[in-house]
Amino acid sequence: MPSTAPEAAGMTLVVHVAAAVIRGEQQRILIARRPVGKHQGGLWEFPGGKVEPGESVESALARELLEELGITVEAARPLIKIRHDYPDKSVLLDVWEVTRFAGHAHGVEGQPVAWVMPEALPGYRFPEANLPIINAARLPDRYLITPEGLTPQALLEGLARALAQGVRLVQLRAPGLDEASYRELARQALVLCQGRAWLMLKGPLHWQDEFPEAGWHLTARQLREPLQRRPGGWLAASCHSEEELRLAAEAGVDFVTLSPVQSTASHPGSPALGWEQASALLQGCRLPAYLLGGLGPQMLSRALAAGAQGVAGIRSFWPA
Ligand SMILES: Nc1nc2c([nH]c(=O)n2[C@H]2C[C@H](O)[C@@H](COP(=O)(O)OP(=O)(O)OP(=O)(O)O)O2)c(=O)[nH]1
Ligand SMILES: [Mg+2]
Repeated sequence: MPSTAPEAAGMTLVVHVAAAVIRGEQQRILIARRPVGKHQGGLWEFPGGKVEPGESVESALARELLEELGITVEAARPLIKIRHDYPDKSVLLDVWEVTRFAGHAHGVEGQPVAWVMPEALPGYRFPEANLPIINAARLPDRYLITPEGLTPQALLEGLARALAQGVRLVQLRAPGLDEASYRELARQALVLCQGRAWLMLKGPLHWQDEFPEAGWHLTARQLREPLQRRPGGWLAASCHSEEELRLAAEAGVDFVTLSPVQSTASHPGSPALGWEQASALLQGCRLPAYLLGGLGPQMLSRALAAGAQGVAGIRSFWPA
């Protein structure tokens, strides 16, 4: 889509910026240091620059990466879009993940560059708008939610198979279990996931102290309760509307699920958002968001094109 950068949004001029999360060996990501004296100078950034009038974001990305790093983009996909107002400037950071490139990446303009492990990104100082980009770069594109109606044993066996297949983010959902059984299951699941995948638990917030290594997935109702963010694991939330996405952003959660995109057997009563509305909601959302509801891994590219982090799924993601 041709851009009209800077584009007029009401009275504010929004500078459209194409930026890249470039993946290299061992999943390392390339970051560069912004020259002192430029806007946000001295801070680390994901390389990129302004989209010129009439230019597509993809062309701008390719041009900027050639100019700044001397590389040719061979494959890229949308990762996240962030609209941010600095006191002196408003930007739309249109971030793409570059999965393949040719050439040796180096600071063409003399800027320092570094290949860093995704886990190390939070240790670098980036501009204020970048936190959701860092989260998006660390998170996978699939989010497995465990199916209900299984015994704890069957859940653990399925989880072990899913991990063997490379699943890296799992929500332990077992609404049929009593509290004590769920907590016992959570302890065992955490052992299985250790060093291989992030496990997101559900339940009352005061349980969190019992599971310091776990992430927490809030219900939409919990988003409306007072919340104290603890350091450590991921914090996520289930959202179904613009209002819930806003509450999630205000609560400082790291990522969300947005559902239901399509109606499903697991939630037959909930009216589906449909793709059009889901995409519109994602446009206004600056957090990494997994689309959920009747979607399988085959819907991944459609979800990415709609602006999502990826796809979350229950049955379609559960190993046979
Ligand atoms: N490239 C990049 N820009 C970012 C990031 N985070 C962030 O807030 N920005 C802001 C800083 C700038 O105001 C704007 C990007 O502009 P830029 O200075 O890179 O643009 P450019 O490469 O076209 O530079 P120039 O030729 O205009 O000097 O977006 C980021 O991670 N990467
Ligand atoms: Mg630049």
